[in-house]
Amino acid sequence: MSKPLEFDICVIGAGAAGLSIAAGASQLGARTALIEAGEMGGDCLNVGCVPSKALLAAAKAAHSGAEAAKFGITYTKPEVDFAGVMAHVKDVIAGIAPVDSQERFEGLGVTVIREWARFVDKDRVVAGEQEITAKRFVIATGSKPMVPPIEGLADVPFLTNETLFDLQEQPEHLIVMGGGPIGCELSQAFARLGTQVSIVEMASLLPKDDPEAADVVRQSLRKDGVFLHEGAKVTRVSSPVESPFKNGGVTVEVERQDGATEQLQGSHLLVAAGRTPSIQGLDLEKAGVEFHRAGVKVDAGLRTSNRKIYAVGDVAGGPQFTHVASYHASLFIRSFLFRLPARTDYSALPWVTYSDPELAHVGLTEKMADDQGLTVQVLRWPFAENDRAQSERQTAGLLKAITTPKGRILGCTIVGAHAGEAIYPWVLALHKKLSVKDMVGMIAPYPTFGEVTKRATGSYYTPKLFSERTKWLVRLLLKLG
Ligand SMILES: Cc1cc2nc3c(=O)[nH]c(=O)nc-3n(C[C@H](O)[C@H](O)[C@H](O)COP(=O)(O)OP(=O)(O)OC[C@H]3O[C@@H](n4cnc5c(N)ncnc54)[C@H](O)[C@@H]3O)c2cc1C
Ligand SMILES: NC(=O)c1ccc[n+]([C@@H]2O[C@H](COP(=O)([O-])OP(=O)(O)OC[C@H]3O[C@@H](n4cnc5c(N)ncnc54)[C@H](O)[C@@H]3O)[C@@H](O)[C@H]2O)c1
Repeated sequence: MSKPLEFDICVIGAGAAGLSIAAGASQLGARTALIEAGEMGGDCLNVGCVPSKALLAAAKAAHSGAEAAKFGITYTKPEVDFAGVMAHVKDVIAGIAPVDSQERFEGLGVTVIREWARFVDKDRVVAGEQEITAKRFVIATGSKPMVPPIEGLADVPFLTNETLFDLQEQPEHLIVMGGGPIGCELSQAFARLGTQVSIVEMASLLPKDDPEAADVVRQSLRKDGVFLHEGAKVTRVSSPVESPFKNGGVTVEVERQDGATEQLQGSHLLVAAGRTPSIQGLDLEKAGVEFHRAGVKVDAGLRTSNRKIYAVGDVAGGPQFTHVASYHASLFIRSFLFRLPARTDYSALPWVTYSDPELAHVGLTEKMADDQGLTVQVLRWPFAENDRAQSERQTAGLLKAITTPKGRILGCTIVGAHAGEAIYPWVLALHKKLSVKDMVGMIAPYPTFGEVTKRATGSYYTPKLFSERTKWLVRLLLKLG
């Protein structure tokens, strides 16, 4: 073992969370080490957000011919060169990779160590043959696909987000276990590229989102030809004796909520059934760091049970998004480098599922408000009443905002074209604790999809504005001349 290296901050994991901390800390003059056992950039760049959105973009291109028919334009059926699509996905990753690269971080003054890290005691980490001490350690080791203990699953080949983007041959029939954001996004992408897709979801599609909004995504997936098995759980998986698929395929046994069972035959199985924290092999016990099934236990300041060690990003067991990883990084910098108070607050945390149409959310849903016993008002505006949506033939969707009776904004869900962009003013509204009256007076450019915000907030005042009382007042004023 070589002489220990000493740092102010030692970050384990070079994903979205670890990279943001290392970049910020080194530029602020802290001696920073960054340890990464796998690819620089972690899940988001290599097997998560970036490849999934690149695949969705290719799928959108494949689908554009079908969409064009609405405008009186006919394309011949698209030919999908699957290897070409996957080369595009890899090319997008390669285009972004330099920003997350070892060279860039070394250029920023970070000591990058490409080894597996583990704790040896409360103050020391070993990475390969190198011992490291630091004023603070940050666990930013992310998460991995959760593979449920389902009979037969370990004995058949299956895909996860870690292997899917390496496919070179297009699956004939992809069975997707899990109808969360990963399941929905990837199912739509493969369906539009010409694969037959079946989703098996034991609850309902996108169960964390507003059901009315999730239903718009459900209808769109159905239109794309995706077979949906909701309220159906995968209970057994096996290799079929005989199969119509050239790779041998897979048999998936499904149990419905009423107890009925069914067998599905597919060429490939994608497991998208949730995530598990990457804590194996870190020897957290030796560092006195407590953890549970969801991840490393942290307080509101992201400190673990060892006050010198923080946990950030997916491994911290909270919401699992790249923007949360960056938010955690900023809180760590604030807390350790500036000694300022830093507490996680997810009340204005947005998320977007990049299906077509997109589903974007921030704050409370109607159900969350109901569960909290809050009396709320629901403001809604359908995309069908938006002129831009009509012109572009993208009328599926709605905006649904949740306010207090006095108009304070508590949450918003938008499902529809460009919902991920249209949610921005609502994120600001939640962040700044705004009311409907703060938003309603703004002039919205016409015709934009974003006008749904203006119309929904306007609807809060409609009953008062066109009431008998207001009419009486207007008549009175008119009499004055
Ligand atoms: C298919 C998919 C699509 C997604 N799409 C989106 C999206 O559109 N938008 C969004 O906001 N989020 C999305 N996410 C979630 C997002 O990818 C994660 O929230 C984010 O990557 C978490 O970042 P992280 O830094 O916490 O962890 P990771 O990115 O997982 O990075 C952790 C790193 O730590 C390394 N590591 C682990 N253990 C050790 C060790 N002992 N020693 C050294 N290194 C170690 C790993 O190799 C890894 O590189 C998606 C996820 C998936 C799977
Ligand atoms: N656009 C985005 O921001 C985006 C995209 C993809 C992933 N992510 C992140 O990654 C996380 C993980 O995504 P995910 O979709 O894997 O997880 P998830 O936990 O959101 O969804 C998994 C789904 O699998 C179902 N399931 C589990 N076991 C099952 C079984 N045996 N049979 C049938 N269904 C089963 C669950 O009911 C659940 O709905 C997300 O929560 C999100 O934080 C974000």
